[in-house]
Amino acid sequence: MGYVIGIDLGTSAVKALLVDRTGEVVGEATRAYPLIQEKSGYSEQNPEDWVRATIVALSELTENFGGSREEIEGLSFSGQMHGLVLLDGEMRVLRNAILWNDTRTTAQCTEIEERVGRERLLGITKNIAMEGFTLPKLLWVKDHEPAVFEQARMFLLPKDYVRYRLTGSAEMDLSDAAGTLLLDVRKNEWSGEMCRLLGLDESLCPPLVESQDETGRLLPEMTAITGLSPNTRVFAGGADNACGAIGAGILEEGKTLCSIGTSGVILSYEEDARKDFGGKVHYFNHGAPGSYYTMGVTLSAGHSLSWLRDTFAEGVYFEELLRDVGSVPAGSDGLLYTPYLSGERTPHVDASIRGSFIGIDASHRLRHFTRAVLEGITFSLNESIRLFRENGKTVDTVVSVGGGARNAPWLQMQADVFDATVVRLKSEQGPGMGAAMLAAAGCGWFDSLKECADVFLKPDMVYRPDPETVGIYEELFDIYRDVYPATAPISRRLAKFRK
Ligand SMILES: Nc1ncnc2c1ncn2[C@@H]1O[C@H](COP(=O)(O)OP(=O)(O)O)[C@@H](O)[C@H]1O
Ligand SMILES: O=C(CO)[C@@H](O)[C@H](O)COP(=O)(O)O
Repeated sequence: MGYVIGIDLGTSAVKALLVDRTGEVVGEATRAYPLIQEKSGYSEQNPEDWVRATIVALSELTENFGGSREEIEGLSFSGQMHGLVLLDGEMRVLRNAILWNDTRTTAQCTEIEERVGRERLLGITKNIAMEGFTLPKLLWVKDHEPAVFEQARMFLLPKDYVRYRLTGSAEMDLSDAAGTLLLDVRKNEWSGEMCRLLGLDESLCPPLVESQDETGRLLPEMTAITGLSPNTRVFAGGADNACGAIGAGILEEGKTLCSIGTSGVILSYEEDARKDFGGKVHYFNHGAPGSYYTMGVTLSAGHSLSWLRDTFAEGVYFEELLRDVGSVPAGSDGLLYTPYLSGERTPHVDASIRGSFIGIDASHRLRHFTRAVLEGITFSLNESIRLFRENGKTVDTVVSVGGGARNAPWLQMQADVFDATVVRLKSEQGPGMGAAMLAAAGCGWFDSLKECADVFLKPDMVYRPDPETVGIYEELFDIYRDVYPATAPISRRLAKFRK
């Protein structure tokens, strides 16, 4: 029997999956690492923590594996997107990585839009400048830490850095490169024009590869610590949302993904880069060669729920926290939550907006706040579904993956709010499974990712919208949409009081 490993370098933890030729997950290991938040809007991680956690997770996986290590034929990666890992000429990390949910770069986004021009920016990158992307972070370091920037010779994204440490070979795949805002998304090459206009040396950009490309073998010291074979083939991997899409079978037109991890994403397959959403949704290269996807992003989706738990129910498992949400009616007895804990991307590109609970009543208990948080996250994702529908896309079936697909009442809520059928797969580990599929296809087990998806991905549960609840949520969604314009000016005035 052959096996492959999918490594998902998430924001909260790294997860390694061991998958057999039928797509069955036969082993799993997770290691968490901390987030460093020195100021409001800042979000960093130490790349060394990712490397350590990945090595420990891989070692645990091989220790618990009954077979021979030679049977593990390949491994690949899925990674949190956009995070800037800055390296010197000796490939040493120069500072903590600045992550996708760090919103300190509003001034740099304005600079990009001014220097390049909105139309040209969309023409080259298919996206507008947003705080989370990598390019504004590079410019921020150049502006605020010139001594660090002067030493920089290359930048990588999180999973590329981990892969570099495992193999000694540095490159970036197209699906992740698209999220830097330096890629010419149609031509699949770094944009010399973007670099020139923003005063960046193109040599900072690493070599580009496809997600399925083989990028070397594990270094001897890595095989020694992880227990993996020197013959295990390593494939580049992709952005976590591209991998989440692969792992949910979003490989043809008309398929939609809802992925709730720390962030939340509504994603739709695009067969080419010809559509024009005017930058309202992200438009990136897919992990499947030659294809693309569009997506809307809620910055604090699962993060809202973990924030609620850590703040008001410390130490409680999510299963326990969510146990009573089914007993609270749709609408949480008049309590409404907006999930803007660290600003927002879709549909409001706004780094200064913050979250709110509206309608707090003396009768509300923790279960009401919990349900309101789930509803607020889901309403926020529904804004992206609405954008897709307004642009002519049909969204009738949504595959749900990630932490948000682990709870049945939340899955039913997604069906009722999205007014669409929601499908949960046998494994809800979308990005990790997508990474494993890239390795499986790379090893030649299948001719295409689509063929691999047909074998690996099995539906588990189907949730259909309940017409009565759909009506209730339509009314509540209208009220939810009024909260952003009403609270945006208040959030701006409060900004100077934040840490
Ligand atoms: N049993 C559960 N029920 C509902 N939500 C959950 C559950 N477990 C985790 N979550 C949510 O999923 C989030 C983590 O999702 P995951 O996909 O594992 O994270 P990452 O962003 O690190 O890739 C948590 O922050 C939490 O909000
Ligand atoms: O910034 C984005 C997408 O543009 C995020 O989706 C990150 O890629 C982080 O993902 P998770 O840790 O939530 O999976």
